[in-house]
Amino acid sequence: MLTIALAKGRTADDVLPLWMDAGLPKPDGMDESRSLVFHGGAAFNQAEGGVASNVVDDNALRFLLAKPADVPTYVSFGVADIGIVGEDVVLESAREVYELLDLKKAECRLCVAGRPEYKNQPARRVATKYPRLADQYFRSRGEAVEIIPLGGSIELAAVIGLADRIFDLVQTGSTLVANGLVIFDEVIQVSARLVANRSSYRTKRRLIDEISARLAEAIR
Ligand SMILES: Nc1ncnc2c1ncn2[C@@H]1O[C@H](COP(=O)(O)OP(=O)(O)OP(=O)(O)O)[C@@H](O)[C@H]1O
Ligand SMILES: O=P(O)(O)OC[C@H]1O[C@H](OP(=O)(O)OP(=O)(O)O)[C@H](O)[C@@H]1O
Repeated sequence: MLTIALAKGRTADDVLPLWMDAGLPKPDGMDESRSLVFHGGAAFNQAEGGVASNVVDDNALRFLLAKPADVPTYVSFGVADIGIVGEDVVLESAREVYELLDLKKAECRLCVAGRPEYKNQPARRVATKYPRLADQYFRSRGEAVEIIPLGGSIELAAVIGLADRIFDLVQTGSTLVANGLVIFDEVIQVSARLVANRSSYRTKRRLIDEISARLAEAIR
């Protein structure tokens, strides 16, 4: 059995079609259920000598539908062998996971933004869901700021003047535009990643490599 921690929400919505394109087994009944653990209908059967065949192997995959920020925790503790989660979450987490593949889905950018009139003012207060990354970013620039951790709707903090900077994801830019905000700097490109627990990657390497190879093929 291989256990996969899948970041629910945008990441799962964007990556599951790729997962299916790759010919990998879909988590049974995920659409209709409030359950959080799902089994894949079939997985690869690893033939002797390491050549994967398509022989059906019921329930060989188990999916855990997790909050994005918790996926690195499940993987690093080894209760999930692999995980699918945004690079933003991997970097913000202090958990140790082994990154295997850029899935090129749920693509966006982590940016510093704010009201245009603050662009040439020194940064003082920064609202974000990424306190660790924001702290690293401003420290690396020698800017002493107060980080204000928030749970979401980060743009609001800039609109109402709680912060003069936000450190948040931008995809289309429409949330910034709708709130009269502009990008000051682009920090990193973000996309969904396939990650693994290091010890699982040693003990279940053939199956994990097969999944990774199929996903890589489907991306092209
Ligand atoms: N606007 C966006 N466009 C594309 N991908 C995004 C966007 N916003 C977030 N993501 C990606 O999706 C992930 C978050 O998905 P989602 O927005 O469904 O969860 P969330 O609501 O932020 O999580 P939580 O429920 O923990 O608050 C992020 O980690 C990032 O990798
Ligand atoms: O550039 P855009 O295409 O407008 O996307 C960016 C928005 O998407 C994310 O928010 P999300 O919808 O996940 O809500 P949240 O702020 O509550 O996390 C992100 O935090 C931005 O607010």
